[in-house]
Amino acid sequence: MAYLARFYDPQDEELPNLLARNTINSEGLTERVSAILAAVKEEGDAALLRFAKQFDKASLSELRVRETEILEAKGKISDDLKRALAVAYNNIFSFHTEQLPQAEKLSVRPGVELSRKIVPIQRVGLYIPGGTAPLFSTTLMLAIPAQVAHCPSVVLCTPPDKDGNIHPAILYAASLCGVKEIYKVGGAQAIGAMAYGTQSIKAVDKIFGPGNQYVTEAKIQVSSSCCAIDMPAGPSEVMVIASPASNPDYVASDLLSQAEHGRDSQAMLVVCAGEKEGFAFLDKVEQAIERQLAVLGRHEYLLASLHSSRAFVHPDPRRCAALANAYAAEHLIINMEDEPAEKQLLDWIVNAGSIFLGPYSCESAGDYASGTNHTLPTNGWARSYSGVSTDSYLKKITVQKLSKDGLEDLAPTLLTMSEAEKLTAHRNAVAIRLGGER
Ligand SMILES: NC(=O)c1ccc[n+]([C@@H]2O[C@H](COP(=O)([O-])OP(=O)(O)OC[C@H]3O[C@@H](n4cnc5c(N)ncnc54)[C@H](O)[C@@H]3O)[C@@H](O)[C@H]2O)c1
Ligand SMILES: N[C@H](CO)Cc1c[nH]c[nH+]1
Ligand SMILES: [Zn+2]
Repeated sequence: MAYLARFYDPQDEELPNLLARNTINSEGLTERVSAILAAVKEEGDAALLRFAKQFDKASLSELRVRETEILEAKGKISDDLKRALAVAYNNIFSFHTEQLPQAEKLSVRPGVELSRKIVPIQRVGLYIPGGTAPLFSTTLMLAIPAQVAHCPSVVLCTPPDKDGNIHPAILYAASLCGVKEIYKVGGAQAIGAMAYGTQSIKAVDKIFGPGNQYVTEAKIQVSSSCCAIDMPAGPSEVMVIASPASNPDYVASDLLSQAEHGRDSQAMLVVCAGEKEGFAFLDKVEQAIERQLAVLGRHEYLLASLHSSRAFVHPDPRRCAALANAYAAEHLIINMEDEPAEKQLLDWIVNAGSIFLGPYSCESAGDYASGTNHTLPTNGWARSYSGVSTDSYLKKITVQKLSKDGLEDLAPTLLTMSEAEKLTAHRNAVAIRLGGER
């Protein structure tokens, strides 16, 4: 049985169709999400409680997680998981600390001093997905950079299970990062709550975090009216560029590791080879997928997302890089078993959320613990957005101080430009300081 539809030498005009994302159930999505957001704006907490019942099957009496629940979480997870979280925490913390920018300072000419003041965003909202799996790793990915950036106020929303509880590992990871304000709210309604504010949840300045199509659509909608977002970080996707020398088991495992996220995940494979050799390698990958599926869970997600996954074969590595750039994958794995070829491909790649190089850089490493952030742009947004980093939590405010001499020196330029724009009040603000008109 072939899981991946295969294409040799795809032509440019076919690419929009062949590289299209796997959107499921997306008809009417915009309207459904805007109705949820409108209800949250209008009714506040009452709408959140109603949606928790409707979508999460949870009857809640209160939205905020109590401090005792956070403290008890520590006793509910294994020591092994605590140790693993500590390793992940340290690697993520180190790499995100390294990302802290330096404030620039420059005197462009005598008497004209310019600088940038770097400040943390004051109140940030973190969304942790919890629909098909409680993604406690995402808690580290979002809360550590907030901690490194010293954001003074951090709120976290995540969907409750049907008993009204949050997975203890999410609560434990949050407490490792000093996050105490946690609400049992998921989906588009959580995004509405953080954007507009409700009786219990104070509005935030920026929302971070991945989620399914409802969450992502809600983030896009609120970002056009009242609240900044990190980026559209929707259903997970991976593209692997391999060669016939690559290990087919490794390639299959990477494709499956993303396909298992949800029905709308997508796994794409590009084999850099001639048709015969490339298709023979694809046969080996298919056999590896078959073998691995037999021992994996989550078949309902794996099979659904494999259904819209594809494999391409092309002998020209430049064309393989062009396919990757056209797809702009959230994750791009370059595993050619040939370091110079991998390096060459890396040089040509301009669109990807995060790149994994060589046979041992499985995406799971970045998903959990190597230290890079796993909150990344999907659906082609890697053409223009970067993934979450420490920078995402910081603002840079420009500051300037001109002395009287500095203003005098710049005045002819300012007067000429303001006159040419016919903005006489602008001109006057310069002239008045130099003894000119009022
Ligand atoms: N891009 C990234 O950086 C990144 C990182 C991690 C995870 N992800 C993705 O995040 C997603 C997590 O999705 P999830 O579903 O498991 O969790 P989720 O928390 O994003 O969504 C669950 C919520 O969706 C809402 N919902 C479910 N069905 C609905 C319906 N019919 N109408 C309206 N709302 C509905 C409910 O409120 C529910 O609480 C996956 O697609 C995964 O691939 C992406
Ligand atoms: N691959 C996801 C980002 O698309 C992140 C994740 C969390 N847990 C496992 N994987
Ligand atoms: Zn993953």
